[in-house]
Amino acid sequence: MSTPRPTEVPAHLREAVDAAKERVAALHAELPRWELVVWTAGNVSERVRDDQGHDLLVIKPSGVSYDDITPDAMVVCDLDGNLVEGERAPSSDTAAHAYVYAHMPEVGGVVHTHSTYATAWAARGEEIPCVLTMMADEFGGPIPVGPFAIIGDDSIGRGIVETLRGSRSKAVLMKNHGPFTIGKDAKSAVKAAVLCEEVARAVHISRQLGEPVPIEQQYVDSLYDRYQNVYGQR
Ligand SMILES: O=C(CO)[C@@H](O)[C@@H](O)COP(=O)(O)O
Repeated sequence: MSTPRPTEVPAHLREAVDAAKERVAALHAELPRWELVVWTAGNVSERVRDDQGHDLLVIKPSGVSYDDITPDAMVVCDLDGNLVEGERAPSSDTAAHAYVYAHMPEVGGVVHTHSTYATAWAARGEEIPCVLTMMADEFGGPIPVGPFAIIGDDSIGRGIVETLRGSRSKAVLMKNHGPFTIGKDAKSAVKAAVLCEEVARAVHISRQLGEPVPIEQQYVDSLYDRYQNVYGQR
């Protein structure tokens, strides 16, 4: 069955889209709060879909200050990046977000930032080694590097998918660009972006005084399993 290409939000998805707009608008405030962005250099999206093949994403409008991002300012696109609802042009990274959703059905949220320490690792094209229990917990191993890709088509999205498909990592450092993170929803993708920057900073600082010590794979696996399946309130 071909995927319907809605020219407007289907009535039965109205409530879900409006709820996603509320969440995604609020989550954009987390980017400056955790010092992951300067100016407007970051974006968050969340997927809204049904069992009839409708598959949409809610994302911020391009270049709009985080102070001005409200639920009503959010835009809705289909997975070809076509604007379905909204007054303004969608984020310039919409094609990347859409490609990830189209090729990774388990992903419900995508975040992109230029957070300083993670971007510094991306500038070297170097993965962040798994030397902290927080990395094992959240990323299940090292944070990998994705290929250099120019914004404007689906090459960034393709690089994200090629790198993360089959990986436990929720973050990828796109070479010479910066981090993209994924999650089951937008909030978990924002969390991954926050923790990605935190471990990028900690490992950077550690390496200034010596060589960080990798964690044995058996412990990476057990830490990841605990954190993903036991940690917190179940
Ligand atoms: O890195 C870039 C542009 O090169 C974008 O991610 C960043 O400027 C955010 O753009 P948007 O405001 O989301 O269009």
